[in-house]
Amino acid sequence: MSQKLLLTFNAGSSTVKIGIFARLPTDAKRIGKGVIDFRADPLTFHLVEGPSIFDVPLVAKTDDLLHDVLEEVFAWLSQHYDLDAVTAVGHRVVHGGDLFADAVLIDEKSLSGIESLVTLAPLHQPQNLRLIRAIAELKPGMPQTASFDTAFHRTQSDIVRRFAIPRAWFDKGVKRYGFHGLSYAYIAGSLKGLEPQTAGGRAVVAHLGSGASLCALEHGSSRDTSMGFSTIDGVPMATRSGAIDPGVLFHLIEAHGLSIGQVEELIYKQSGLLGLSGISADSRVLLETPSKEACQALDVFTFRIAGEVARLAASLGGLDTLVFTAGIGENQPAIRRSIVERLRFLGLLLDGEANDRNEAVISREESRVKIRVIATDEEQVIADDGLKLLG
Ligand SMILES: Nc1ncnc2c1ncn2[C@@H]1O[C@H](COP(=O)(O)OP(=O)(O)O)[C@@H](O)[C@H]1O
Ligand SMILES: CC(=O)OP(=O)(O)O
Ligand SMILES: [Mg+2]
Repeated sequence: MSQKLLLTFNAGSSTVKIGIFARLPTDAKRIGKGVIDFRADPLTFHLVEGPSIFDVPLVAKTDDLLHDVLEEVFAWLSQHYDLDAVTAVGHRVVHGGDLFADAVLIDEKSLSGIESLVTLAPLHQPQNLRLIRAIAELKPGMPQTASFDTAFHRTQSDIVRRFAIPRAWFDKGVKRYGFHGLSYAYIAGSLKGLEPQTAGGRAVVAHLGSGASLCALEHGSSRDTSMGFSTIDGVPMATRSGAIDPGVLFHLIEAHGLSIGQVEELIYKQSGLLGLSGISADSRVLLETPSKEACQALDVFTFRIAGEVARLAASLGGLDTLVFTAGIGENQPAIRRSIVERLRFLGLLLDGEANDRNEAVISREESRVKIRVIATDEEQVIADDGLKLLG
């Protein structure tokens, strides 16, 4: 009999990352991965098997039903894995609000809870729900679990979570939740493995992907983060503005006649690196484009990130470790360098060569703060949660 498998789905703003795990008696071991890239034209599935990457252009179109896209992806996956051996599917769900403090088994009740939070994460939550429903259609009766981005941040204090608006709104759920929690949970676990006594002490983790946020960890627990109520807050991202004076939004609506929908589109999809450069949302393209606008977009990005590291260091009362992770954090030395150089006043000293080689430690011996690069694995956290729930 072939070994039992567990599939994970991590739907981000521009990709769906699929993890294939062997379901062992005590843990889940990754055996493969794939990425559905919704930015590519034609829609593309990257299947990664060890060092090999297969780029598969899909017949399905970006706007087709996810059911059809998945059916095609499953057909490709089944050439490499025995999909009949899949016994559970785990999902990343971005918003758990105050409803979900931990991962859950998906049933009618948890599904309607997830649905009730759609307006809080319009770029992510609908896609998470579509995936859960598509799997239920394609694999009827398959146990599914949900792991929430927000859950990891529930260790934050009220001081950190409150906006300075009338108190009643906090009780109605208008508060800072924080996101990318599966990534931070994974990094906190890695730091515990690397430094068992302190787990990195007072650490700031910079998760820099298409969506980007930073998290302040104290011995592995979340104390503060840059993303608050929604996935717009904090630092600029690929297409999102990051924190913006709310007066700008009133002005766009009142003086320029933009509808709420148009403002939403502007802030979520036309801003960030894309809006600043007018060229691309992908930092790789901007680093290779010799134009003033591309350069300025990256400068705004690194300036705002460095500022957020300093704010989070203040939140922690000091800084022992800075961790870079996610697509940009793991792979782009030039961006890391630009951020760290802005933080020299806090005693951060970069080892330029280690940084250029994407090494695990990129600070100099005499740096007051240890600077690490750690590859995150949100899918492993989803798989571990799934195993815990399903036994
Ligand atoms: N191998 C790589 N080399 C350089 N940059 C990369 C690489 N992989 C990803 N990136 C950068 O990271 C971004 C995506 O990061 P990722 O963590 O995958 O984001 P998301 O999960 O939000 O889709 C890309 O837009 C690109 O700028
Ligand atoms: C919360 C969020 O922004 O997620 P992603 O980076 O995957 O888009
Ligand atoms: Mg992501």
